[in-house]
Amino acid sequence: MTGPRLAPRRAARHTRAALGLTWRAAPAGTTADLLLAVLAGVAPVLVAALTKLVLDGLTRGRSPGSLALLGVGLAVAAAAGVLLPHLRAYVEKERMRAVSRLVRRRLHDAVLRLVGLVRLEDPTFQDRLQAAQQTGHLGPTQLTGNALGGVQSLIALSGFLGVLLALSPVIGLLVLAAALPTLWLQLRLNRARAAMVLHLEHFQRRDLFFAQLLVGVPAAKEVRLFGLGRFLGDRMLAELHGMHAVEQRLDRRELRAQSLLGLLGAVVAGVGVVYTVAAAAAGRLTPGDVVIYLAAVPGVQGALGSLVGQLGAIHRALLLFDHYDEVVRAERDLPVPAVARPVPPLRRGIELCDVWFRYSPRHPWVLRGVDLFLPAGSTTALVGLNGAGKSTLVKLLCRFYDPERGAIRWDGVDLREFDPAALRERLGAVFQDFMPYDLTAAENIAVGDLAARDDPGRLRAAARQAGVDETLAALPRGYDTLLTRIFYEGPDRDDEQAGVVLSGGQWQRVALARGFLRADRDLLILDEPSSGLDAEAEHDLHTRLRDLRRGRTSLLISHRLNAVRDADTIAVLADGRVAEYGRHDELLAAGGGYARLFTLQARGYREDSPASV
Ligand SMILES: Nc1ncnc2c1ncn2[C@@H]1O[C@H](COP(=O)(O)OP(=O)(O)OP(=O)(O)O)[C@@H](O)[C@H]1O
Repeated sequence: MTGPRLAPRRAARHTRAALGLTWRAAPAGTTADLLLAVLAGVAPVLVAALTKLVLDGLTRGRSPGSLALLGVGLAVAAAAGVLLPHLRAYVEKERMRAVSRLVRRRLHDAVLRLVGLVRLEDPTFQDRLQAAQQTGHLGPTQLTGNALGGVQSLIALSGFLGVLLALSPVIGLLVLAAALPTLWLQLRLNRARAAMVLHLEHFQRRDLFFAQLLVGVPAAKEVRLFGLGRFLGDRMLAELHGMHAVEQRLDRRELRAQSLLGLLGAVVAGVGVVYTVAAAAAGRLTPGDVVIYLAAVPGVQGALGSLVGQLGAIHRALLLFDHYDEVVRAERDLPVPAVARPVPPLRRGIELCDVWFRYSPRHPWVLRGVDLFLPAGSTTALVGLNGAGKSTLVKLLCRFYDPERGAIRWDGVDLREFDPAALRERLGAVFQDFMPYDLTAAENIAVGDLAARDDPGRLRAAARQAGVDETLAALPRGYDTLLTRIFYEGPDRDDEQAGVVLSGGQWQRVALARGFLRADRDLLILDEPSSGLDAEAEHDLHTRLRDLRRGRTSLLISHRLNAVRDADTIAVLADGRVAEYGRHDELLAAGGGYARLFTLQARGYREDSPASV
């Protein structure tokens, strides 16, 4: 694994951005850390220098007063040397927390800027996003931490190197030269480590996926009933093995290289020791010189090693920062006009003109020239077989994607001319794959319109319309009951009643209540709103929806053709196009696909003929 390279200009940009982030997140902590780093760099050199002075003072008979002063200085410098790393570690952790909050917020803002779904469904982008989430804060923190550590090492290095060069320029230069291969190797290893992060991300995401299936509630029933435990566990372990194999290869490479370099350092140090002791024996050096020499060789090697490590870590931090940078700089996935047109209230209707769509060039066409008009103030029903593209059409209406060819027009204006957020403000929707949130019942309805969050009256009215008010009011804590058994809130840890699990149909009604909160919007989209409801509830719901839809623009999708028969118009989607269009009785009379499906379903309800669908 050779690893990615970072062009100098890009590295410089990342450095500025990462340092800027750190400064904005923790200005006081960063200043304090800089001061501490300088002190921490000076302390060991001071200890060595004072030790030499004390020793030489002792052998040369300096006054007890000045020796005592040197002793106090030595004690203070040594104490500082012990305390400063702990202080720095604390300041660094504080800074890391502040940076990670800021980075998380910026990543979150960047993801929210992706107004569509295209990029979120791209596995490569997901890998980057996960890597950015996990390591985004490490870039700035490590960069700053190592830069400050570098300052500390540089001060210590200059001090010790000055001493060494003064005593023996040859040994000084030898020690310095021995560090060069370490620097080169460290940079190579760092590149490989950074490449590994992205490489591992894919393994990690899949590992997490299998682990969650194994321990999570959503898949628990199927895992147990179908006996999937061993199968999923093996898949999870295979991912883990893959991940560990990659890590192990790099660790072994690192072990070989570090051992060789360690040996080289020891040989250089050994030569230095022999030389100094011989020189002292010959009277060319004092005992103090020997002591400072013995401190300086490991001091230089240690400081050089740290410096090299810090440079490497800075390099790695910059490479890691690349993931964060890519995500926060990601272009919008859908074009948003610089000056968007305001979205007017719908007067005439929404027109799909020759709409072609596929999820990506690698995917087949889903829609192949759909022409459809959704007149304002009336209900259009959309029916079709599984996979016909009904939900896809809904996603295009919400502008989660743009058509590849053709256009969707809102009172004649192409949806692409609007700000997607402004467009969505005018839409209400109940999705087929709605989201059950692990939040309270009230919050689960309020997500439909957060403005209603503090308005229990509106929430209850919506729940009443969806036929779920009584159920929610009867929960242990009424609307404040958590609709989950996975989380608890603070004091609820031991309360068995803290969270509840709703039935599928009850959840469906909660999702409907969200939709009812937005019932006053210009277009109401109902994608299979009654799936999961019992027959009585379904009948009741469709009666309510009929009343609600009256005079409003709505798009109703349902496989239960009895529920769509009274829509103002019905469009049948087949082979990526609108194959049939008209009122229920017109379509029945035409004797096409709709008539066939309706007859099949109707037969299913008659006792004398068994259902075939
Ligand atoms: N995010 C996606 N990426 C790639 N293909 C997708 C995606 N979503 C749906 N598809 C494909 O698009 C086609 C149409 O799916 P869609 O969900 O629109 O059908 P539908 O008519 O709503 O079906 P159903 O009645 O089963 O709900 C299917 O072949 C499906 O596999």
